[in-house]
Amino acid sequence: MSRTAPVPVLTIDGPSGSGKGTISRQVAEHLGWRLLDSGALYRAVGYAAGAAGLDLSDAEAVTRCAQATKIRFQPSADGSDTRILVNGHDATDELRTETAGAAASAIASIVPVRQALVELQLGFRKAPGLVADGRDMGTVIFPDAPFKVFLTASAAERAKRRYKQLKEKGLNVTLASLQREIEARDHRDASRAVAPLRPAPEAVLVDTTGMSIDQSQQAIAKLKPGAIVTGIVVEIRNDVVVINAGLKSEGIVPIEQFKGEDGTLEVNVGDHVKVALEALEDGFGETKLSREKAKRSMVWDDLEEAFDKEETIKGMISGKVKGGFTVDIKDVRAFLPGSLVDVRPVREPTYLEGKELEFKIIKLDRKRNNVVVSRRAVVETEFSAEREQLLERLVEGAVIKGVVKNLTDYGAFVDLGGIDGLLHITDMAWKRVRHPSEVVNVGDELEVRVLKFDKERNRVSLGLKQLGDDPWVNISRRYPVGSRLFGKVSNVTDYGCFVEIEPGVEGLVHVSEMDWTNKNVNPAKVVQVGDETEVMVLDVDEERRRISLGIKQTRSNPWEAFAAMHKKGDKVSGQIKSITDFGVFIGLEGGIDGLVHLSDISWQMSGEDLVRNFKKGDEIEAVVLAVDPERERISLGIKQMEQDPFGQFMANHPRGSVVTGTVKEVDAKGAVIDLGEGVEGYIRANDIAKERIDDATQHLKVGDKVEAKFTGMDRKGRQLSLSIRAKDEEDVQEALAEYSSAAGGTTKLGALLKEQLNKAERQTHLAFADVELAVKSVVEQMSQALSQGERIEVRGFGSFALHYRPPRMGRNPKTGESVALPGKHVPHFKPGKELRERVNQRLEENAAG
Ligand SMILES: Nc1ncnc2c1ncn2[C@@H]1O[C@H](COP(=O)(O)OP(=O)(O)OP(=O)(O)O)[C@@H](O)[C@H]1O
Ligand SMILES: Nc1ccn([C@@H]2O[C@H](COP(=O)(O)O)[C@@H](O)[C@H]2O)c(=O)n1
Repeated sequence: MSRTAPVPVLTIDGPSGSGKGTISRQVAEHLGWRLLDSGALYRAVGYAAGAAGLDLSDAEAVTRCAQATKIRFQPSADGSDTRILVNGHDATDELRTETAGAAASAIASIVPVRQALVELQLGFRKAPGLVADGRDMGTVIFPDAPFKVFLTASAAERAKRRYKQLKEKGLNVTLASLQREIEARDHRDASRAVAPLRPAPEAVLVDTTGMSIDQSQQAIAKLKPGAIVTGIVVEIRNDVVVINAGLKSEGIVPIEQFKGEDGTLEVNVGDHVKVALEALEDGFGETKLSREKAKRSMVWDDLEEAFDKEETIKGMISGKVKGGFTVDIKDVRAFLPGSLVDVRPVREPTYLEGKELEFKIIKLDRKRNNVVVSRRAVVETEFSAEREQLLERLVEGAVIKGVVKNLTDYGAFVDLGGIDGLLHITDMAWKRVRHPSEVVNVGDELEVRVLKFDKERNRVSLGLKQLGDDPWVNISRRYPVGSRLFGKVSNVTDYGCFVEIEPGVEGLVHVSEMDWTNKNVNPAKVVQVGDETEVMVLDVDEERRRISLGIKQTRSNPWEAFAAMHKKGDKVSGQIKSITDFGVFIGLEGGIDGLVHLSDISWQMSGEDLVRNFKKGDEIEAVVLAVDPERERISLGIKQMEQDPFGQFMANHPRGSVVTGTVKEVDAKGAVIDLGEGVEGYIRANDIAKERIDDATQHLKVGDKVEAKFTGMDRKGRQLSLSIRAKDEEDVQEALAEYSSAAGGTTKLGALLKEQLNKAERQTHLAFADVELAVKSVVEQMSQALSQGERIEVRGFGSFALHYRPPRMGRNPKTGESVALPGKHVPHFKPGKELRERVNQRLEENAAG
């Protein structure tokens, strides 16, 4: 079954002069509804009865008249007015008189007369709606009307209105008489038995005393769908709240609409609440009301009022949208452009979120549901006053309050009330702060110290840490170098870790001070943030606020421990840790290494190739050569595990002794002589013979056995300097010493001869005796020369020498035993160049022939 909604009726009842005629007309016009001026019907009957000469108290006659009277409402010719035709006669003006009013009042108490007019009145109810003005519209004629108003005003007020009305028409009346008439009519209308003047129980009472016509009209025009009415909570069920809003039927509203954010019900039975008319009585007794819409509508009313009066409203920033933020003003969501959040651009309004703030409405469009607000306008207004006050307090050193407004990587902006100050990250705490959020949060209320105020640039520097004592003052007295204490690791970096030794004081433990043996240890492998660790104070720089700490210094120094346990010459063993060009590292107890330098690997051999004999992990024995805990160095030697053959040789063969060896290598400059047991000697070409030798290879070849004098030593090169020449000379000396009685001679036989012959030739007569004497002299000189160890040279053929070798200790080449060798004379002939050439020539000839 389909239901057609009944045509809505707004009934406006009330006493004479309350303004119901005027208001009804305007409301009907405003709503586009029809108008029923029921008073005019009673006036028309009274007028018709009077015109017919009837006794107005003759109920029957008047009833008949009422039944017969044709009443028509029609617009005036110019459309500005409604004319009332009574039985075809335009009686509009007569009907508006007080006499007509009194007559109407008189016949209005006749029940059949009223009945006669009922149908006529009901006929006015046509879509889209009807505004019915009278005395019994809401009580009798349209009892189902969803909107009922009872319009009233004080009698004095109504009398004044009527007085004014009639005076304007040029009628001569008195206010007092009018008031009396009105009061009489009120009494008559209200006291009659039928349809007396009284408000319907559900009617909205509107007292227009002191109201303008417009105000009265507005109050009534609201009573249409969407209108906000005050109702009484009559029942609270499980799911709905039943409201009596003075309408025909009670309205129901979902209970959720009366619950607060926390889910609690906000109303009780008997409470007066505002609700919006959603659907009017629909013929089935249902009136739909909405609390939500009422709330929303009321907010809009408030917004409109605030907008008109340029007042601020309260709201809360609820979110971020493109170009700005949303602001919740009760149930209405407004837009706050980003540029209007504050006097300065604000990227992150978190500090404002969740707080009730004042806003100014700068744009309002109820139909489009569009509200634009500005907080900046409010701040700007407050700004100047607050600012003035603040400026007086902004002196360096002052402690003031503020609210953290914004955080950046380098600090926090604090709203001081009119001016923002910067609380730099370095001024937040005496300790190291990595990000401002470690100390403050947006929205925090703080006490801060004014560090600097640049009036010209309007910049305020603030400090938080300056509210407390500086822990760095006298710090070196509290933490003397060398003292040990416990601290907490506050940060770990690539280059070490920071340890907080007291609130606000952190020291650096450099990576090199973390571990004795691993200078490049990964700090994160040694400590973790939050670890409690023991440290030693290594250095305090009060001025630069730096403290150097060491962790390893709180643990035993493995080099010192090693030094305490081992002395030079001790044997140690360990595994080869690494092999380098310059030696081999051996791992020792305490996690430290000792180095066996290349030069300490072998007595005999040298060179980088030596390390090839080793491999990582080999277990090695070595001798401690040196321990230097300061430089963290331990020198080891492998070769020192055995005695030095060179030293031994030296012990057995003192310098100056004659040694025997075999030519190992020879070149033009000299020859290397293998003296046995890894000991070598070297004979320079110059040391091969007395005469000059340019090419040693001409005199010595590999494998030759040589005897030479030990003349010197190259300790570094571990080589003995040998000299055959020196040995030969020594032999000559010996020989000469042996033949010391013999005559000396010149070194050159030819020269001696020549000298003597020249001497002889200088005689006038050269006799054989002279020659004999000369030869004798030569022989004597030769003997002398020989005795002095010189050689006698026969040019080209060579030289003769007589060496004397003194008794000495020698070695049996076969058994190696030391033996005492007796002294002896050793004649020596060395062929000269000419002789060698001749012999060689002969040898070649022999070979050829
Ligand atoms: N709120 C008001 N303020 C000032 N004057 C008003 C107001 N309402 C009505 N009036 C004036 O009062 C006079 C009487 O108004 P109106 O005729 O509408 O009253 P009424 O209630 O219809 O009276 P009646 O029942 O006698 O017809 C008019 O001149 C009207 O302009
Ligand atoms: N519904 C009505 C309307 C009017 N009356 C009587 O008519 C008199 C004149 O009415 P106005 O509104 O035009 O002033 C009035 O005094 C009432 O007695 C009525 O009874 N019922």
